[in-house]
This record gives sequence, C-alpha cells and structure tokens, in this order.
Amino acid sequence: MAGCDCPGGCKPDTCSCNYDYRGLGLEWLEDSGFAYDQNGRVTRPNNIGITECNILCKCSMECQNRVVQRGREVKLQIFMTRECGWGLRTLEPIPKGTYIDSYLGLVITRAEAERREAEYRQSGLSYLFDLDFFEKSNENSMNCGMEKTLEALELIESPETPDSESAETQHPALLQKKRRRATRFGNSRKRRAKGPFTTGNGRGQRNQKEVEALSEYEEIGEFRVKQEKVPFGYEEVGQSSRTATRNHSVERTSEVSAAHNLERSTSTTPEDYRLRSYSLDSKDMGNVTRFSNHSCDPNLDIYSVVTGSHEIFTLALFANRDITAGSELTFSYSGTAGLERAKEKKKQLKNRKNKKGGEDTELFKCRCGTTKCVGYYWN
Ligand SMILES: C[S@@+](CC[C@H](N)C(=O)[O-])C[C@H]1O[C@@H](n2cnc3c(N)ncnc32)[C@H](O)[C@@H]1O
Repeated sequence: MAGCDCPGGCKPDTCSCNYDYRGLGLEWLEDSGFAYDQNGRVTRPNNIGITECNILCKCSMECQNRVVQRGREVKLQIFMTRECGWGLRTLEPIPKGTYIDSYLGLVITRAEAERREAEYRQSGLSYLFDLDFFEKSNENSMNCGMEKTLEALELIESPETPDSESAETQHPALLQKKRRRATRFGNSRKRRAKGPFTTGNGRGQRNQKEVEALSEYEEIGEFRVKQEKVPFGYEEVGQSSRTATRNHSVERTSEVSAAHNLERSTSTTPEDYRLRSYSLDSKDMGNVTRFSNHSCDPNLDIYSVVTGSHEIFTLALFANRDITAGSELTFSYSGTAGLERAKEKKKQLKNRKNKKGGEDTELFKCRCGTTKCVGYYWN
C-alpha cells in the first residue's frame, strides 16, 4: 500500500493515487479527473475500479479523492415491500452520482459461499455477494473497462521488475494482471494441500490439530482476523497470503474469514481460479444495504472501490440517476453486465423445470415489477 504526498493538495493530474487512464490511451474514458467531482459524485462508469487516497496519504479527509471512506450521508429507511420482503428506501431526494453506502458482510471463501448458498436455498433468502469484479473483468467481454485497462497497463509494466512492489504495481488492475501473467507463464508455486483442513501461512504448513489449537482471533494492526478452517486447502509456498478487511465501526463487519492459503495463489485450472475467489455474506453481519433488493432497472450501481489495502475492495453503491424521496433503492444482483447471464439462467432454469418440477425457477423469480423485468434474477 502506498500513499501520496501532493504539495498543496491532491490534483488529478499529479496525484499518484489517481491513475491517469487518459495517459494510457484509453479514449473511451474521456475524463482523466478524479473518479468524483467537486460535490463527491461519481463521474466514471462502474466497470473500472476506483482507488481513493488512503491512510498513508498526506491529504485530509476533505480531499476530492475520498468519498466512500467518509461514510454514508443519505437518510435511509428499512421498510416492508409488497413483493420482496424487507427493502431499503431513501427519505430524501438523491442526486445522480451520490454515494449511498457500501455492501458489507463477512468475507468468506467461494467454497464456503457455495456451502451456505445451498443452505439459504431452503429459506429463499440469500445475502451472498461474490467478490468477483476482477474475475468477471477477465472472462466477460462486456466488462471492457478493466480489460482495456489491463491491456494498457501491460504496455507500461517494466519487464525487468515484474515483482517490484512500487505504487504502480500495487494497483488492483496490475495485481490482477501479475496473477494472470504468472498463470500464463506457468510459474505457479501453489500445490494442493494434503487434507481438507490444512492451512498454510506461506512459510510452512499446519496440520488439522495445529489449526484447531490456534487462537480464534488474531489482532493484526487495525485488522481483526478470524482463522477459519476451509473446506478446500491449498498451500502457497513462499508467500504470505493473509487477507483482512477494515474494522470500520460497530455497524460494520469486524470479522474476517482468513483463508490464508487460498489468497494470492496463482491459478492453474479454472476450478483453482474459482475457488481462490471470495464472497461476502451479510446474513449475520452487515449494514442497511443488506436489505436492498434486486431490480432489473436498478437506481443504484455497484463500484469496486479501494480505500486502503488492495487485498479486499469495497462494494460501494452509488445512485445511477436522480432519485426522489421515498423511492426504494435497488441494484442488480446480476451485475451491470449480468443481464445476459440472467437471461441465460432463465433458459437453463426453464429446461430444469421441465425435468424436475421447477423449484429453482420459482426461487429466482424476479418480483421487481419494473417494465424492464427479465423475469428472473441470478445472484
Ligand atoms: C439481500 S436480501 C434483500 C433483503 C430481503 N428482501 C429481506 O427481506 O431481508 C436478498 C433476498 O431478497 C429477496 N429479493 C430481493 N430482490 C428480489 C426480487 N427482485 N424478486 C424477488 N425476491 C427478491 C430474495 O429472497 C433474496 O434472496
């Protein structure tokens, strides 16, 4: 993690936290200013990550490049909707581009998320959110923003110093690219661990008994990290692979599932790649955003925002249009680029319905009631 030291305050052209995408030849992103305007409203599309100034920067909290970390300012209310259970609405008008709040929850491995998803199907209520922004950027051509950034960054990365930890190589796009490159050149040092409960800290491997003997929590600086047994074990040799999220406040998540050995492993197969991803679960820990329902015509968009460590990004919700007081606040569970996937899912579910009686079809039936409703959502 690196901080900026801008004399006289941060300026988009000189602040090292603001990567100048225009300089990389990305004509599609005309605005090379900060991600936020003077009023703190987001100006970029949400298919590209935002890096805010952080705790190591010399600028104050008033800096134009700090919005999400200042927290929620909009008055919200949880209410009972007609069709979708509890929902979230605004008590005041919200101008387009305004930051609403961030989707918070317990960080768990993808494998654990899959286990919980099966459980949540019984109740029909799920609070899981996949942290797959970079994963989807790689595999989904619709998410061209990050893909183009990756291509452009490839041009400036120095081949002599691929492992340098400079500010530039700490950029999430580059971190991801480094991982991709490691995969491409087959220099992965990951190998499958011996047992299902084995964890590794990068310097050695712990057996199941040792894992059970570990204290439940570790205090690591400002982070509170919970060690968890993970159903799938991978050992990463030679790299520390700890992950954590900020303990923001009582309302915010204070626990983190640290599946040490899944983090930073370089993928060898699509299955490895999938399993090393993370998800958020806000069922037991989270904030008001956990009550935000899905809509096929949402008034909020989700942005991946880095406010500190690049290990875990924040899922920040911004208004994608002017919103009137009293309106329900919704986002697309399928992602901005996910409508096609939702339609595809609809087809698959219909086929399954013909074979099995259609329980799943009902489970993901969308009740957003908008004119753009595609009938089903997929989360
Ligand atoms: C993150 S929670 C949202 C809050 C939830 N409505 C509640 O009462 O706690 C997601 C769950 O809300 C319901 N839901 C959200 N959007 C929906 C929609 N468009 N159609 C049907 N159900 C929806 C589903 O049960 C889904 O699993």
